[in-house]
Amino acid sequence: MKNIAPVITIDGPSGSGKGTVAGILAKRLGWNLLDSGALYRLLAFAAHNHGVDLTNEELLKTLAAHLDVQFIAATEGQLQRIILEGDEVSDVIRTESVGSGASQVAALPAVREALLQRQRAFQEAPGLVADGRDMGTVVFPDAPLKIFLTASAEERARRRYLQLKGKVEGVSLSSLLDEIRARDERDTQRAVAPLKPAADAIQLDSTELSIDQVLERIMSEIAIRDIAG
Ligand SMILES: Nc1ncnc2c1ncn2[C@@H]1O[C@H](COP(=O)(O)OP(=O)(O)OP(=O)(O)O)[C@@H](O)[C@H]1O
Ligand SMILES: Nc1ccn([C@H]2C[C@H](O)[C@@H](COP(=O)(O)O)O2)c(=O)n1
Repeated sequence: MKNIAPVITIDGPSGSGKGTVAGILAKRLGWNLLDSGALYRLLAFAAHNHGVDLTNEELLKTLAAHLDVQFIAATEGQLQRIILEGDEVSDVIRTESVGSGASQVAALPAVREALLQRQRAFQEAPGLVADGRDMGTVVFPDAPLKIFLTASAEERARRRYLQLKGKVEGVSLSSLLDEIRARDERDTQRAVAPLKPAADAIQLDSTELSIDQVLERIMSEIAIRDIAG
């Protein structure tokens, strides 16, 4: 039987606010949440732990197919938790170095193929909010609402700086801007499933918008399409 649970996709570059907006939206609608970037981060992190080189496509493909991961849904007062091979890794996979490793493994076609069905399995009733780079173009091409969320690289680096300042030692705005630009370059220029808006995506530039304003815009698109009951 065809899976008819509706999907809202939110794609965009690092730091544009996808994860924040997707999490709030999923909670507000009572829908499931797919943080697809976390899967690539988990793979890079697991590869590091198992001594697998980030260019070894064959081994990474096998690791991706057998990733022992559990997503524990957010509850009132607690964010979503991610468990890898029995250990909580929700915070450690968020560093920029794991993000950079994720961006490298994500460029390998066999890895993307191995993670495809795992991502599609999140499409369950009553609905799914999915964030990433290729949610609207490759993973859920039939989604009734696709958002492509952007912001200037400077604003995204500023947000990341505010997020990490006081938590991570030695964090600097200029190195974050360099890292964001390098990741943008790799994510948009790769041959397979590059970061780009789907032809039918609504493009939202959040440089001058608050999180609430972004949510308001998306809620009005949901209402126009009448997709959330
Ligand atoms: N519109 C906004 N205005 C100000 N700050 C924002 C806005 N959207 C998100 N932020 C903040 O920017 C930081 C990065 O947001 P978030 O992690 O959601 O980005 P992302 O696109 O999911 O990044 P990544 O792809 O690297 O996971 C967070 O601290 C978040 O609170
Ligand atoms: N659908 C996706 C999601 C993520 N990636 C890659 C590219 C990113 O640089 C990296 C980490 O993602 P983040 O957690 O920062 O959203 O993973 C991808 O290629 N496709």
